Amino acid sequence: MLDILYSLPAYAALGTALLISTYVVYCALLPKPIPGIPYHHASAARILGDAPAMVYHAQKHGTVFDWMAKQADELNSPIFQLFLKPFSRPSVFITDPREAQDILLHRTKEFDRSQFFQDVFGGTVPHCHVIQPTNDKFRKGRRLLADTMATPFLHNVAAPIIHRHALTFLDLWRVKKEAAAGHAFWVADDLSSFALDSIWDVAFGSQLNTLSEQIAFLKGAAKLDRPDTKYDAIHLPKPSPNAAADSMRILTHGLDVAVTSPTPRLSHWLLRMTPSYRRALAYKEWLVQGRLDDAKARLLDKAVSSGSGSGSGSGAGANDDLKGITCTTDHMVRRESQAARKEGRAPQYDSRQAKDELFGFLVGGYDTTATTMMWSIKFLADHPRVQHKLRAVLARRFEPDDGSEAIPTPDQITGSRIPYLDAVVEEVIRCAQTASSATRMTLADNTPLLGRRLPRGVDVYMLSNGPGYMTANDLNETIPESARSPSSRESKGRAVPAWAAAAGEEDDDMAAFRPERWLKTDASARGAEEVFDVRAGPSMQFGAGLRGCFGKRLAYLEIRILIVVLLWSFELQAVPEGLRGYEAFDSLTHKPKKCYAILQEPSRAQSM
Ligand code: HEM
Repeated sequence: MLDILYSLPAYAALGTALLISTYVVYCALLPKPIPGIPYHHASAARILGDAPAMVYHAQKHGTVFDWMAKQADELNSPIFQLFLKPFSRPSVFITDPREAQDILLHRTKEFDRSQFFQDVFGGTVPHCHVIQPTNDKFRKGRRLLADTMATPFLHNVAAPIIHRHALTFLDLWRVKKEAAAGHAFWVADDLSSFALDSIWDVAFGSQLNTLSEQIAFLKGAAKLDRPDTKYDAIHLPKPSPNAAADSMRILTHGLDVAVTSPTPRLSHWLLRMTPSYRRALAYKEWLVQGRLDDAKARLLDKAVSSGSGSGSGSGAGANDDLKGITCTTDHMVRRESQAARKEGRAPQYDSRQAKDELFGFLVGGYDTTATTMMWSIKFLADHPRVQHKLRAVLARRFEPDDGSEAIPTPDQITGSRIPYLDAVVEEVIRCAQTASSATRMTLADNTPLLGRRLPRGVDVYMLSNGPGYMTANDLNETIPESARSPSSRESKGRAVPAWAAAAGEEDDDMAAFRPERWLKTDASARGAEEVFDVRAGPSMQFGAGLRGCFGKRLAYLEIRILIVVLLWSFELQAVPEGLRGYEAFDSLTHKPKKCYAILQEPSRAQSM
């Protein structure tokens, strides 16, 4: 018997069985393409799929979303699949603006919040509506924040706050301009600080002071070393962040870790185990609780003594409803008080969800807006024509009669219709590419998409940085009408049109920064008025529909205020060649690698 066991045929049989089982396991681990959707065949033959190619690109260039958009050209299709995560379903990508709009606006029963969002935000704000499918928990979260994006709150509460921080930002830049003496200096962190101080104040009604601490630090700094040549940037020192800002930095960095990892949940879990993260989390918890307590003490006592907050006729958005409201936390507390009375239950002001909603508001609105503002500085500096034209328009609108040069007030900025300002803001947002896609997950098997069928649970990325948005639309034009969804076909006539060529040009250079693309002449108005046309062409930086960006209106407000006060106070000069360029790196957002400024006094005479 033993002889048989140790014989050659037995070894051969064992070896063959081992080989076959290894091969079976190997095949089982290989990516499983969704039938009918183009993909790289070489990637399907690798357990790691497309991940090595993507990681290679990311290491070489720092970006991934441009690589994704390039795959549309390589596979010559407006729909394709990539195998990004080992042992997982492929992700599907589409480039067509019209079909993307259709999914986001009309096909909400077939597509919902994606796995991608859960991967990125799940570790940081697990109870925030951001990661929920469109369910009761989502609706409850949204209700808590309701009204913070309504005009009364934005104009009467948020705008003065942002304007105040914008003035402090100008103070910082005045100090830096003096210290830089004509040299370029790094500005990305200043814009981050402005965005953080502003959103913190809007969210919590308290001061983070990162800008003012920098001003004090720079004023007290020893003599600075100037660079040898005018081609180099000056290094301006900055203080270490205060404890609150530092905890924010650590927690928001967690989102970058998740978004850039092929195993986001594991990477974020490991990060959460580190002492620095735990300390930051504990500090944040303490801060948020403190702000909630403060809001309760101010609002609820008042509500009782004044008899308001009864929940009847809350008049969402009415000015009366803003009495005593200084920030988002206040709004949340009032909302919960009203909801609890109406539903006859005890209020849950400090629930896990309430805290995550507040923090989600903050993280959702901080890095995104900061990044867009970083790009705005670059676009404006590189396009002096746009800068001068906008400054002239602003001067005509806001210059006080007394000849003083008082900076426009928040009321003036929010209360004025200025088509060229709207066009510049819109073009900054379009070209910044801060968020290069919207994602949704299929809810059922056999979900139709551009003539193919998708299984349940597939993440669909709707890219907004490639064909139709920033490069020629040819690929999308190959889509037969019959392949589109019924709702897409139905809304054909109402869809946002493809970008048209500029006057005198044959093709539209969609990658070019050209605010005029958002303007049209309204022939019906007296004197054929120039108006802003938000539907001039495709741009999708905020997603769309029910699950589109919640904070879009706040983001517009912040960017608008910054651009007005900045151009009013400074001229942004072109920086030396070596400090220019549009190279970027992708983390949570798509950030510029080089972000410098050289400041000068604006010449209003020249602008006029
Ligand atoms: C330029 C700035 C911003 C950009 C580019 C941006 C971009 C986006 C995008 C692409 C989405 C996903 C949309 C979709 O899937 O359809 C999103 C969602 C979201 N954003 Fe923004 N955002 C910005 C500013 C803000 C601000 C200021 C806030 C809050 C104060 C905010 C809060 C949110 C929230 C809560 C969601 C999740 C919405 C949901 O799940 O239903 N964002 N944002």
